[in-house]
Amino acid sequence: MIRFTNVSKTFGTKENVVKAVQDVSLEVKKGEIFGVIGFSGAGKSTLLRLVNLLERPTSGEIIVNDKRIDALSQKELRQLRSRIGMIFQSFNLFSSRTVYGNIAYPLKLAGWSKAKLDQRVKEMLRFVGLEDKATKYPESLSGGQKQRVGIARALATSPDILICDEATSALDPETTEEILQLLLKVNKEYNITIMLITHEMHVIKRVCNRVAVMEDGRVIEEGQVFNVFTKPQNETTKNFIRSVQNDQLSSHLLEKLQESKRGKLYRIIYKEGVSNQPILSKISKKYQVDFNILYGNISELQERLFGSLIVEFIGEEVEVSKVIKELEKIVELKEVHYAS
Ligand SMILES: Nc1ncnc2c1ncn2[C@@H]1O[C@H](COP(=O)(O)OP(=O)(O)OP(=O)(O)O)[C@@H](O)[C@H]1O
Repeated sequence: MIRFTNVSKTFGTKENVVKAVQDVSLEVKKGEIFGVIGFSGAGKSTLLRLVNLLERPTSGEIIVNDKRIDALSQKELRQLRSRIGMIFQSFNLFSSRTVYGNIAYPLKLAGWSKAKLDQRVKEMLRFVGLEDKATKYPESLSGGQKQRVGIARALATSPDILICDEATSALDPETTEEILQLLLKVNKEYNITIMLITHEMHVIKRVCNRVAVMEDGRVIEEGQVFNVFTKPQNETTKNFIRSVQNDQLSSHLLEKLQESKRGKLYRIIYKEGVSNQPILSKISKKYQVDFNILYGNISELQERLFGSLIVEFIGEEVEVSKVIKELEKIVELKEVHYAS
């Protein structure tokens, strides 16, 4: 659906070159929600803007809907752009037009008849839950409502692809969740392929099927969200994941546990399919070892359970070693050290 092959984009002059995107190859498949995450300046916006040729690549090839886009004529490019909806962090609504007028705008440009246009705008208003706001102007709407209008406008011409430039970054957590749910609905009900960029890992975790991590213009890691979360390869990726897991014990608690000298600490990382089994209580009955659960974070990711526990193992060293051997057969185990 969207394929980048060795794509680079540089800005600036010979003396002052900015390599915004460097040798990126990736594919966004039809029907998926693909996320690109990276810190500010990583090149995400530039990458996204290459999809609809708001930026032209310096080198490499970009295929969208089976067509090499930089070779398109102006007319073909206009047609292609009508197949790609775009939403923005700052909404980019026309302040002088009503909600209805904003959504109708791309349909007017495309020459829709008044009756067909009216029907489509009303359908879009219903889809995003803003039927009662048709005559309002953007200034009277909340951030979440403005983004709903942005989504309705982007979808009005029935595109195949929706590209989202930090669409939830200006919103509070609750409104972010509402907009993410709406994006899931867009993907499911209209079967629209979504490519989004964000600097927030919880956005990736909540809606994406696959993710690419960008740094200094390059894709440094890419894969199924579940795999990237459970086996991150790169330090930057690990940092992003930590930002949503928040699974470190405080140094104060570590000190207290060290003082008590009761046992050893382990992080138990659940593998797929074992999280709902009473592993610890079964093992505790079999061996003379007690478990003190200090932290637990098991959540759902792409319909699979994922997460970890931090557990203090209390018992004789011989028994604890037996427990470790047995546990290692079913979960991943990492010792947590007291000194931080
Ligand atoms: N039109 C431009 N002219 C010159 N440099 C640019 C231009 N657009 C982007 N850049 C530079 O390219 C690099 C990548 O920018 P880009 O906006 O793609 O990153 P980003 O990951 O989206 O960051 P942010 O989230 O802060 O927008 C940055 O160094 C930026 O300053």
